Amino acid sequence: MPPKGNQLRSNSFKDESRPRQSSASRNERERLSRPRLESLPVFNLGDGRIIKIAGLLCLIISVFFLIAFTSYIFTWEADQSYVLESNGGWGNLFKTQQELIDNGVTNPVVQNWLGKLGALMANQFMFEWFGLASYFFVLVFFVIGYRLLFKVRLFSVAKLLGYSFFGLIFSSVAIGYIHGFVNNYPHYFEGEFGYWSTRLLNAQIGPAGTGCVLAFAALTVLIIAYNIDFKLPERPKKQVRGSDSDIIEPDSIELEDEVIFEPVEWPRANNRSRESATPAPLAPESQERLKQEPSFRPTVTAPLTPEPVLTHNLAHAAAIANVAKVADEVILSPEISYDHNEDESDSEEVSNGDEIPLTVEDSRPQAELSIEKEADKNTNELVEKFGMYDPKLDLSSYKYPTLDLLENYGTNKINVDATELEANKNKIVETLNHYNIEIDKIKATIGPTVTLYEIIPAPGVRISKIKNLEDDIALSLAALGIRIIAPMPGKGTIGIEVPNQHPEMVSMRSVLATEKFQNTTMDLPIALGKTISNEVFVADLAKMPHLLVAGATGQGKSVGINAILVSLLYKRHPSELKFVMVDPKKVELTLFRKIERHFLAKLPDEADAIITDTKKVINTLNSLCIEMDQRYDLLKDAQVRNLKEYNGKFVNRKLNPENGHRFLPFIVLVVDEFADLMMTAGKEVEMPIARLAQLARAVGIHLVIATQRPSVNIITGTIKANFPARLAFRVLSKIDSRTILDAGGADQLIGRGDMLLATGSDLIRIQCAFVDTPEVEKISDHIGNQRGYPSAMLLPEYVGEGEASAPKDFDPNDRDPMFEDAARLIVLHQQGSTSLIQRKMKLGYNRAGRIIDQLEAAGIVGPFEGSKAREVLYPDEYSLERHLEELQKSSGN
Ligand SMILES: Nc1ncnc2c1ncn2[C@@H]1O[C@H](COP(=O)(O)OP(=O)(O)OP(=O)(O)O)[C@@H](O)[C@H]1O
Repeated sequence: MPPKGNQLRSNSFKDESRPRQSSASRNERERLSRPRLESLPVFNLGDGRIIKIAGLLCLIISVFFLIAFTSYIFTWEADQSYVLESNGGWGNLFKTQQELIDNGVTNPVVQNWLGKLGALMANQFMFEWFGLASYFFVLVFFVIGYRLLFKVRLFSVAKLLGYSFFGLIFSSVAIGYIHGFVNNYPHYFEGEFGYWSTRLLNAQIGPAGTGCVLAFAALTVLIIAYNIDFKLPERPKKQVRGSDSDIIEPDSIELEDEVIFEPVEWPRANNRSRESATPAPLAPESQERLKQEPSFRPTVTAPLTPEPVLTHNLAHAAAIANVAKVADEVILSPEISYDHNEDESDSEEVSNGDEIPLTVEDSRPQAELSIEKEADKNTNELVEKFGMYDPKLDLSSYKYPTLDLLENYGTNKINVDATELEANKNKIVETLNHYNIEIDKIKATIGPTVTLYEIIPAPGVRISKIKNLEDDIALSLAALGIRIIAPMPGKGTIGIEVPNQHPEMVSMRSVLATEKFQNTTMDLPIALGKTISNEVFVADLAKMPHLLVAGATGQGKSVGINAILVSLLYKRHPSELKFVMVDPKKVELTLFRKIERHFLAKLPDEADAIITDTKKVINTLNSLCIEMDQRYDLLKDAQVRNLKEYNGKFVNRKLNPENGHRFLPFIVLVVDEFADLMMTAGKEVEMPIARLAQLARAVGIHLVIATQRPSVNIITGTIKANFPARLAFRVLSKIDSRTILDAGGADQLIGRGDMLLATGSDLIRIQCAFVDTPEVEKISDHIGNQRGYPSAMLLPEYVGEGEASAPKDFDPNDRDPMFEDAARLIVLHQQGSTSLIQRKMKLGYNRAGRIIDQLEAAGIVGPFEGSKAREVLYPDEYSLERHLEELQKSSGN
């Protein structure tokens, strides 16, 4: 017999008696035998083609039967003489007309729509076998064919076969039984099978007995299939109240008892029924779907009813919770595990069962969807009419700074030669050997300023022993700035960072020119420099979300801040980003003065956008807190959680500017010398900074705070707790390093832009990108020389405690036309807020602000109270009207 398919590779073909061959010769033999195997026509059932052909065949058979059987009903009499067994039967299929006539066939031209084969086939099935019940074959072939061809399961095949078999026998016998009472219908109704079976049964148990047997069979199948209920006529029963005050129909309570008798086939259905508590009228389509599973009905009715879905009442919530609970239990129920052992019919029950909670899930969002659609319609119309809101449109001709404004320092090549590496390696190994520490392996990674030597110590060496040798290794290498990382996080090694003899300067240009920065999708990308493995390091300030920078004087802090600012200027449009700059040293950030009308934000009556005066810093910080609160109000009103979602909605014109909504740019507060502020203003500065650091992240306000003196009275616990991202340049003591990073290391840096970035648990050593003052100047000029906004972005007004007492001068003749209406509105709502005037009277922020100032001057509202609404000084409209009359009179005079 020729070998077939996979059998060739099976072990049975191995000749165990023969000595084992070497694997090489075995491979050779397999190689030689392979082409022969592949040339065999292997029909793999899993391939899918055979299945499709089989499916198609089944469908065709089904259609063939349908046409042949149906035709037979109309043509059986005409074809009778052709198909009769006595006239030749199936043997007539290939006979000529003459032969047929010779055989006694009176009508040799067959009338069946499917010709001779159709006539013979239909006669066989309907007359000789099962009569009209033969249509079950049509159904079976159709379902199987459909499933194989389209891979869609109409019914469970196993169930279908079972029920069809029963239907075939039962229908045939039942029709035969009826034939006993009604004589005038043809024999093909019940077929030979039905006819003889009935006669046999009648002879044994009489017609009444046969009727009982048939009734028993029918009811048995109905119970198996649908678990039908047998109920006596109901007595009127009282309604019972459920625990969650939902009305429970008595039926559902009875059902708890019923389920005990349910077949094991639907264990999950039983669970459901027991949990059911909130029946309600059933939606027609649901009824249709659930007809096959009457026992499920009480559970699913409540959530499927459309009405509670829309009203979202308590009962509905309880119903949903119930169903969710049931669904969970069903999934978790250990009872269902036996399903796997059964045929697919069970799994279908499972899937049917799952449909029910799914329907509930579907119905909930539907209600929301319709609301959304309504809102969407308006928005879509707006978007169609005006297009999406483009925040950049005001400065559409704005040109981003180009890379050629930056210098290319250094060679961008690393100057560490093999001898330096070898020498350092030998010194490390020698030093460690000197202290009896053996090394398995050593590996060097060369960075721009330092080279990392990673050591794998021999088994049994204590890590603390190596860590303690830090100074000794530094001494033997005769180098400053050695840092030992034991163990390296995420690696099973110990790292020793050794400064390079010729450190490479990392120019800002080389960092910004990389794909990593150019193609970044970060909101606020800051290119800090290069890591120890010479990779460009780009972080997202929006995710940090605030940055604390510390370092002793002259270690590269100002350059670092410039690098951060320059990165942001290269990536963001003036409409997307605003800086609030605080520079107590007065010289560090002055270069950015030129970009005031593009990128800076300031207090309304400030002349200079870069704040140098401590008093003004306090006002600015408090003003930022007000801006933050206002932004939160806007976010709340827009029902979004962060700035990105808010701006997304605004751009899609889902938020109405007339209701005070506006595009919100990111705001980055940069403080260059925080220690100075803390020394002069202390708590007054610390509190708003801490508030901003705690809350401002979601509304797009981020802080970059730098200090020379990282002592605990400057970087207090409150501040530290809210700045997870900290950047340390070289500091002078270990204590300072601990204050800023919560770990040592910053004291061992080598300065000149060598820094450690702590982001939560990670500590990354980075060589800061260098950007010199002339470059910053060029960038500022490039931006400043372009068309900008009329002024810097104006922050909300904040009046300090001392300044608040004196009311502003108010010219009664220069009142806003809406002044009186605004006064009435404020008194009616008893809420002195600018945003109320803005929203209700549909005014812009500035005009509303002016009106509120006028109201304050007219003594209608109290002074500004930070983020709180102003006090309203008139309790009712009557007293207000009298006051307004007086005002009018006095202005008339
Ligand atoms: N990333 C860098 N690469 C190379 N050299 C740098 C780098 N950063 C700083 N330097 C060098 O260090 C000097 C001092 O840097 P910088 O002015 O930023 O220090 P600082 O910490 O801001 O000092 P201060 O606090 O006194 O203002 C620079 O003039 C420059 O020569």
